[in-house]
Amino acid sequence: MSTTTTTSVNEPATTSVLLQNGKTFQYTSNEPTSLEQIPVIDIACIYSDKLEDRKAVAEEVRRASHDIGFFYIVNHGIDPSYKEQAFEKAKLFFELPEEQKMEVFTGRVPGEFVGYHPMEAYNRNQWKHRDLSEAFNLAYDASTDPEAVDKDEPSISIWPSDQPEFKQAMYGYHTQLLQLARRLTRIFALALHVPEDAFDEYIKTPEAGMRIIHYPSQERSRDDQQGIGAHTDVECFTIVTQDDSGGLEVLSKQNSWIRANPVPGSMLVNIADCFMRQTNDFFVSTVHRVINQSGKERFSVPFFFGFDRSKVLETVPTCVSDENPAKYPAMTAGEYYAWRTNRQKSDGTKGENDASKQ
Ligand SMILES: O=C(O)CCC(=O)C(=O)O
Ligand SMILES: [Fe+2]
Repeated sequence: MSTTTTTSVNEPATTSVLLQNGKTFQYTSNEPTSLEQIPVIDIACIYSDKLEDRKAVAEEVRRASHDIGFFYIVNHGIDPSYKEQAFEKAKLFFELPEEQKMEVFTGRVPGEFVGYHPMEAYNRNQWKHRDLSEAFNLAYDASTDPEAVDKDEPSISIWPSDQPEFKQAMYGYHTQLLQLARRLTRIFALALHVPEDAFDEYIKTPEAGMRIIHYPSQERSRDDQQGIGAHTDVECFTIVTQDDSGGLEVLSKQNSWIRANPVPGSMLVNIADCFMRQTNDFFVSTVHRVINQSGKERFSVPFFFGFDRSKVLETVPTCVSDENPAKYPAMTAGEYYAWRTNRQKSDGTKGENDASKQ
């Protein structure tokens, strides 16, 4: 539930919002600004054979992940035709009659974030009107992973039986993002000053969900409705592909909203909650939301990447010391995801803070 409180006679009112991860945040104005910039990182050198080149990118990633938790990547190496195909086929799916989309309703798979989430299914911040978006989520599928440990391991995803091109286009792009995410995980390891392969064994069968979201342009005031309410992501990091509509906003450390304007050819990377826990808060999982007032439909594809469910989320050794002991109890990635998925699916801002899981 969001509440507005006046802090003192001279200070502006702040709004306080409880998030699904049990934490709260404040902001002073609901209007976004472009005053602060999200860094743009040229990652061409992640493909370099020279460790020094990869380390140079890693240092930029380290700064951005610590300072703001969001950065654009350019020269990422993925051919734009994959995203174009994914957007094109997903638009056709969203145009289907509601009854047909509901055949793959997410409610059919309790405890998992897959399938179709209807328009206005959630109200993440208990705003006056429910979040104006619909989405389709797919999970990791070993049969589409060139590096799969066991290609026959079944996926938990559900698909409409008569839309083979939709599935094909989504996994076409997913496979590209999966390979990029594994490479970026090595860059994150260098960024944390641990060996480049330190996380390799945790992402052989990764958590690698992807969603395509459709946001109609909203007529209502930004004080009454959002496309997707303020939240933090769950896994290690997210790679977001957005179209040219704009509308994604990121909360600055000064508690104001910054526009993450589309940058041609780029994708956005943001740190999510597991990485924040694992780095003892050195990397920041930044609150973000989408409000589409562009006058046209907006589509985006977030790709959520994290550790294998069976692995324990331990604190990275370079992020703890006698003066800075580990803040979070260790638990498996799977336990953490299950807790968050259940809260998201039940609009989970209700209920008490659960400090053991934060
Ligand atoms: O649509 C976007 O740009 C971001 C969506 C998002 O933050 C999410 O699905 O977690
Ligand atoms: Fe997000």
